[in-house]
Amino acid sequence: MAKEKARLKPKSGLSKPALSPVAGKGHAPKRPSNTNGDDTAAGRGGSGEGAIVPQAVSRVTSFEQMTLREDVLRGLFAYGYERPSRVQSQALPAILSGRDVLAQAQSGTGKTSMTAIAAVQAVRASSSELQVLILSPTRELATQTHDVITNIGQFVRGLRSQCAVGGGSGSSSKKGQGQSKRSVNSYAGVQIVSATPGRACDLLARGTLTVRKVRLLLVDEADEMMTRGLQERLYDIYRALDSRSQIVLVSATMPADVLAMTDAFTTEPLRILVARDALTLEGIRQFYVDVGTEQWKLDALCDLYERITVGQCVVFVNSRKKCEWLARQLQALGFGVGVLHGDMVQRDRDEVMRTFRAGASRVLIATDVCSRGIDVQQLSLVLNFDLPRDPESYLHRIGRSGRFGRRGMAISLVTSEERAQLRTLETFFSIRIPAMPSDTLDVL
Ligand SMILES: Nc1ncnc2c1ncn2[C@@H]1O[C@H](COP(=O)(O)OP(=O)(O)OP(=O)(O)O)[C@@H](O)[C@H]1O
Repeated sequence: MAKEKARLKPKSGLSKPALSPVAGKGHAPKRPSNTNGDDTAAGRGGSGEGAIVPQAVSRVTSFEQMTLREDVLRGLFAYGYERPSRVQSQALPAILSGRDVLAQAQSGTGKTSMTAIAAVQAVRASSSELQVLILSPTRELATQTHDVITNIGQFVRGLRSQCAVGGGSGSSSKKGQGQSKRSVNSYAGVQIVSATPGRACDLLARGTLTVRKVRLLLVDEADEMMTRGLQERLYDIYRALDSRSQIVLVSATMPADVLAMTDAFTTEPLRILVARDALTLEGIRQFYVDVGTEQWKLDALCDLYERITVGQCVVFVNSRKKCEWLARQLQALGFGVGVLHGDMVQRDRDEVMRTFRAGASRVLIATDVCSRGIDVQQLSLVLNFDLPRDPESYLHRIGRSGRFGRRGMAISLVTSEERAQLRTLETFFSIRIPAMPSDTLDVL
């Protein structure tokens, strides 16, 4: 297996990556991880099945027992983190020891925060080189991670962290380009960068960002980053790294095909995986409302909207067009809503997130740009106006509520035709999603 991988590895670090799990990093191939059970935590191969034999992973149950610096510990405690969550207690010691790690855990259990802790700890304040790169699939998540780093690193003297996300209505817009130029020199002396892959590649190509001294690459929402349009960019960044740099991949979902790909990025990683039927959180109650046909969804939503009295809510739709349409309908009916989708200019996206996080707006209509990683603690209700296209997205969407042990609720509006899709979700996660009882919202 190792031989075959070496043979398939592109010869030079500069050659184009193969879009398969065979590309090597820098000038050295990654050794395949041990998939016969060593180091593997509970699970049946992540969201996939079968491949991984369950085995216990040791846990360090207090931050003080980890090899964290005093200034990092102070930051953690000041930020309100008293003890590590389960995934933190399993994965963080390995990350701190310099080992590659693949960590899967339920949504809202502290994975992103763990990457922030690891990033702050990894920095040598005496060096002004870029040492840690964190990649996230959306600008909002990259920004959020940067904010957590700033908080946790508040006592680390000389720490310089920066967020690198595209601007304007897309990377090709004039506005976006203008913003890029303005920020050209702002990465000098920065030790941690939290970026989207597109922006990171752009900065690398311009020579604004140099990653040769990066010792730690943290990839949040790793499965998303290894699929769709992001995969190639991730490879490009990865291949620019020094071959000795440490790689950490985290996500709540890890489909089997993506799990197989992680071998190309990691060397004998500690793999912490969760079986599919253990991925949904008990604290998030899930229901569906049978609306019959699509045209009744709006009425059903208005009815729910009037009854939501506590907390905040995200309404997910499947397209940008539908997002705008739904917001217009609700606004015309006098309901105040925020809107978030990927076609909006960055300034508007920032403003929408800012007001939503501050609690100034209670209902957000969003596409899946908001489904992963976004952490708003008062968000207690997720509404699927459209059912998501894949089971992983369902899990990420509902995980916007019920953060870190809080209670949450997820309600899906389904037409008669969509009932089969709902059943597929139930089978996939081994759960039952019952019809919503009439008094449900009162308990939110
Ligand atoms: N050890 C801790 N103690 C207290 N709160 C924590 C701790 N770790 C994380 N949190 C908080 O829990 C919430 C969820 O954390 P985080 O966003 O890191 O979860 P996640 O697993 O990355 O979620 P997702 O799967 O949605 O990306 C955040 O508000 C975070 O500040």
